Order: sequence, then C-alpha cells, then structure tokens
Amino acid sequence: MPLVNVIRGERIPDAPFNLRTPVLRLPLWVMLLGWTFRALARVTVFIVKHWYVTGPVAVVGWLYFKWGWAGPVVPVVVLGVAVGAWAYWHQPSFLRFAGWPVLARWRRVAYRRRWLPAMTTAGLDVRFDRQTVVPVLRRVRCRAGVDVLTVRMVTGQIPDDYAQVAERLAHTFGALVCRAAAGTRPDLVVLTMMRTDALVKPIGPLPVPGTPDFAGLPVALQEDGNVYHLRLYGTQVLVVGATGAGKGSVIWSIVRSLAGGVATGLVQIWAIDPKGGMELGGGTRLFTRFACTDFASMVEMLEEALSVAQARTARLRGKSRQHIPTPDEPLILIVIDELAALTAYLTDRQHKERVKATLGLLLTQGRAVGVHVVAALQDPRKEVLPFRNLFPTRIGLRMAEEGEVDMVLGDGMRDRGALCDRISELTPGVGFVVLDGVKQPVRLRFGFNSDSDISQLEAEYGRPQTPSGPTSGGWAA
Ligand SMILES: Nc1ncnc2c1ncn2[C@@H]1O[C@H](COP(=O)(O)OP(=O)(O)OP(=O)(O)O)[C@@H](O)[C@H]1O
Repeated sequence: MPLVNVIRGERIPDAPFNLRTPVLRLPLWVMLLGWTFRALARVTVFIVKHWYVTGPVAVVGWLYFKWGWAGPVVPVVVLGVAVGAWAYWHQPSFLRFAGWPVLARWRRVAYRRRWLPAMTTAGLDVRFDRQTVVPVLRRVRCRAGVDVLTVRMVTGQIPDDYAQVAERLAHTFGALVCRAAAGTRPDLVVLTMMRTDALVKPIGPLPVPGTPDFAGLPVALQEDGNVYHLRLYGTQVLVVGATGAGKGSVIWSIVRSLAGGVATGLVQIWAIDPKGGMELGGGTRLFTRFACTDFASMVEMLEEALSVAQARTARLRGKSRQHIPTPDEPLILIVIDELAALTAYLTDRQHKERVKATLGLLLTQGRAVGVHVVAALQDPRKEVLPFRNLFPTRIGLRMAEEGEVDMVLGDGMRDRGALCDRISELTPGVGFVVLDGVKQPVRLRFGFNSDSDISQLEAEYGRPQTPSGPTSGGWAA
C-alpha cells in the first residue's frame, strides 16, 4: 500500500479472500504460529471491544461455576429489581445513564448491518485506488424518538452531499425524517434520524411571561422538546405558509408572548387584518391600533409607524444603537395578516405605491428603534412581495411548492432538511425556522390559541380602548 494514496473511510475488500502471490517460502510451523497469534489477538480485541457483553457473561459464568444455578440467578434478580426501581423512581437519570446508552449500542449494531448497502445505494461510496471506500459510522446516540449518528466522511465529501440524499437514508434506515448537519470537526457529519414525531399532537398556548424578554419570546416547541424563543430585538419577522398552514397561530403566539408588556404599556401592538378582521378581530383590546376594512387607514398606520421610527432614529443617532422600550416610548409591533393584500392585491394604485414607499423604509429603519413588523404571507414569490429580503427572521410553515422553501428560508435550506412542502395538512402550526448562527433549519410547532384562549388573554391583558374617531373598520388610539 503506497503511503501517499491514503484517504479517510472504510475500505471494503473486493472479494471474500484476497490471495497474494507468495514472495517468501516459510515452513508450516511458522505459518501456524503466526495464524495462532493473529487469532488470539483478534479474540482479545473482540473481548475488550465488546466488554459490555463479555464482562457480564464472564461474571455469570464464574458465579455458576462457583455456586451452581443459585450463583447467577440471585444477583441477576437483585440487579433487575434495582434497575426497575431506578427506572421507576428517577426516569431521567435512568434514561441518561442506562436506557439511552444501551439502546444506542443496540441500534449501532442495526445501523452497521445495513451500512454498506445503504451508503452504496445512496451514492456515498467512493471508488479510489481500485477499492471501494465508504463513510465510517463513528457513534450512535439515542434520545426520545431520535437517533443521532456521527459519521466520518470519506475524503472529498461535504455535509451537503449527505443532506442531498437524506430522504433516501431515512427510508433505508426506517426513519421518518433524516437531517444532515456539519459535525464538530470538518471531517464529521451528524445524521439525525427522527423515529417518532414529537410535534404530531397540537401544542396548547404557552405561558405568558410577565415581562417579555424581547431577545427571546417563548412562542413554539422544537422537535427536541425545547421551547423556541423568538428574538424580536433588531429584526423583522416574515411568516409564510399556504392557506390553513397556521399563520394565525404564529401571530397569536407572538402576541401572547408580548401580552404582559401590553398590560404594562411597555409594548404597543398595531394590527392590520386586511381579511376583514377574521383573524385578529377576536382580541382587539390587546391592540393599540387596529384596521381591518379601510385600506386608507392601513396605509396611514404604516406611515405613522415610519414617522415614529424616523423620529426615534433622529433622537438616538450617535447616542445608542438599540432602542430600549419604556412605557413612555414603548416597543411597537406592527402585525400584518396577509401582507400581499397591501403589496400586490390592492387595486388602488395610489395606496399601493404609498405602501411600497413606506414598508421598505419601515423594515430597514424600524428594527433598531423598537418598531418591528410581523407579517404573514401565503405566496412568497418576488412579484407578490418585493421586500422578502428585508425580513431577517423568516418562518416557513406548510408550503404549496418545493421551490418556495429556499425562496423563504434561504438557499439550500430545503436540502438541509426544511421540508416545508412535505408538512402534513393535518399538522397546522408546524414549520421550520433558521436560527442565528446555526446552518441547519429547526423544526417546530407553534402553540395554538383557541378563540376562548384569545378572549381570556384579552380579558386579562387587554387595555380599554380610547378610540379617537374610529376609521372604517378600525381606530386610532
Ligand atoms: N398551531 C396549531 N396547532 C393546532 N391547530 C392549528 C394550529 N394553527 C392552526 N390550527 C388549525 O388550523 C386552522 C387554520 O389555521 P389558520 O387560520 O391559522 O391558518 P392560516 O395559515 O392563517 O390560513 P389562512 O391563510 O387561510 O387564513 C385553524 O382553524 C386551527 O383549527
């Protein structure tokens, strides 16, 4: 083997036996001695490598030899009872130190059995120096419903090669979904195999924080069971999803997470619901301003928000780069359900031009001075929303077409696992988001606020309105 032709990966022999032409003539006893040493070395390596099986078998054998049947039976029963009690009384530590590691060992054997055909049929094997080289399965870890495989890639491969065939790998290994992400070292890729879906069941409304943390609002549950915190500071949020995808649940989850601030005056929510108030009309006392039928008042609201943002910018220039909300100068959140109604479907040309002129400036200037926008949209095409790229935070719910995913979440995100077009119609509120500094999209489900939850939220945190002459379908406080 020439030392220069070495690449990472597991080499697969081409034939069951590789016969080499003899170059040295050795006596039979030397050959026998060599084979014996080799066999002994292999047995020793096997015993040490599989200590978790060979160790207990040796102990049980020794006990049997010493005391007959009673020898192994009594300790095995005592151990079984102790493990059962541990699992019953403290399941988290049992799972962490015993349950998951044992399952991971077992699963590793199952993955190893199917590894070579899986890598070959997925096109992840490499022909090099007249040999087949496949990626090495380094480690398997298990969590509830998830297997995490650490794989050492063959030289020349990148994590995106695995992301592109992730669906094949999921079917091959019997997982619901497989996601590929870069590992902790450049030569490693991490494959996450989802065995069960933690997001199948709807999630109820999350608790309302007394004082909202604008750097992390609790709005959804991630598939690993952690709460997803949305950062509002310094950003604008776009929510894209087909009809019935649950855009309303995203909006209400955000409103809910800010309700504590609404009650204390730290937050003002200005709501625009061009669909006649069907979505947001249920909780109007949470909104300082609300417009739902009159497009002129919607445009005026946007223009007023822009003038607030510009006045704050002029005041803070050279003093601070981030506005800190106070009851005197609250954070303003403009919520728009169906943004395309203002940017594309509006028939009045004049209004449309005013929206375009205002929105672009508002999105760029507002985020540093506490004037934020959360907008929902069904159709993410450029002709519908020219401002897509001005929303740093984008949430993708169920989408109608494959091509829309990268359009919303960024190039290559569908390959990296954001399968928005595959989200079931039966799971509204499920979506993907790309977190700051993380290349892989995160799957989550937003909490669902029923009509009675919204009424309760309004009753608890809403403020009495002081309409200064209601505009048609809305008012200004
Ligand atoms: N997070 C959720 N969990 C469970 N069910 C949900 C969730 N979000 C929405 N739903 C259900 O799906 C239905 C449609 O949701 P929603 O109205 O929010 O969709 P949408 O995307 O706003 O649709 P449209 O664009 O047609 O208004 C709701 O009536 C509700 O029953």
